[in-house]
Amino acid sequence: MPDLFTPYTLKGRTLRNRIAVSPMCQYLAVDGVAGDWHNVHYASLARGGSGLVVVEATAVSPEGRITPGCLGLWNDAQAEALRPIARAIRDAGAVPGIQIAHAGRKASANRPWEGDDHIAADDPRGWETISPSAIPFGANLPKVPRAMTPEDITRVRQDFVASAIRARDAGFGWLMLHFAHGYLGQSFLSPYSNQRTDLYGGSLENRARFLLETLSEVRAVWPEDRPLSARLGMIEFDGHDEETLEDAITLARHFRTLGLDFLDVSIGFSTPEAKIPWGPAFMAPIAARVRRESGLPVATSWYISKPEQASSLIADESLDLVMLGRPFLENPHWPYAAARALGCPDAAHVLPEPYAHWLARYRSE
Ligand SMILES: NC(=O)C1=CN(Cc2ccccc2)CCC1
Repeated sequence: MPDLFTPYTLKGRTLRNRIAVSPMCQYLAVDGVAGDWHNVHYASLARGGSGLVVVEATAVSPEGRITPGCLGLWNDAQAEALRPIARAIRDAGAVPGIQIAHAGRKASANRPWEGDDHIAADDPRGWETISPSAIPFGANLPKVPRAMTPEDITRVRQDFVASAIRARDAGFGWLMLHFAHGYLGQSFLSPYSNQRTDLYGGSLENRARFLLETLSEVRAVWPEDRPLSARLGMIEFDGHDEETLEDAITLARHFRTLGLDFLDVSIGFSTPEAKIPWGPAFMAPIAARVRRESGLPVATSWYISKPEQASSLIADESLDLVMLGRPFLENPHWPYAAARALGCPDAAHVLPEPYAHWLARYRSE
């Protein structure tokens, strides 16, 4: 059995294989509430045969959305709309995951295909953004955020806890805290965005405080038998990579002592000056180093798309799971195509029985 198709057990959940659907914003919610688009989108992904399907960045508060079209989990109506999605993912044989997030200074933006920039100041669709310091990201996101008060910090941390409780009660079996991609969690960690002089800024310990406090308080409400993970931007590709990575690995070790079960290794995107070395599985060696040095199981994403490439990253113990995004937009049945490419004896049964029964005897190509 190819390594990509070996099961993976973490806490009380067993994934049928090492393939995970990476959270991908759809920007099609109304008032943060999931609708028909999301119902079909997530069920069809789960029916494709993945072990884990992670629902897109879901905001812990209205101002935490990236765009007005983002999902939310700050009220019960939103939680109720997500319940059938978690059930559909589970009924399809995958573990239902969800990423909870706050976009910080990157919030109040237009959809990527509608400008990918901050909503104009006089446009009523937009809102005031908050961040550790009143420092804008720049480039297409120039809006200057309001520096958070200690009360803001406490309130947002409580929002993460409340959203985690709603995700738990809605039936999600895997939680991912969004601490990457220049959003709020990342903004506390990065000196680009955090120049506070209080207990939340300055030293690594202070810049990590919001992330550590949030993790600890979410851990206290997230069930012990369900994996608690975080996506962390561990490198910026800004010329200071070794220092950034060493700090991030120190943080990852601290996450582990606070009860984090799994780490998704990503990029900081804290500065528009970054020079990202885009290329096939370019984050995998970094994730493998984090896995070795933090003792946490890891996943990463970014240009992993070929079955052999994905399976070898599991075989050589670089990764515990592979997170795929755009390959799933190309083909929701990617796991089936991968099983066939890797010569799995019963590739068809990666898919549900109504499909598998006929594909098992089908000689396409
Ligand atoms: N919610 C997220 O984490 C998102 C990540 N993205 C990946 C990405 C980030 C930066 C540059 C390119 C792609 C696109 C938009 C939403």
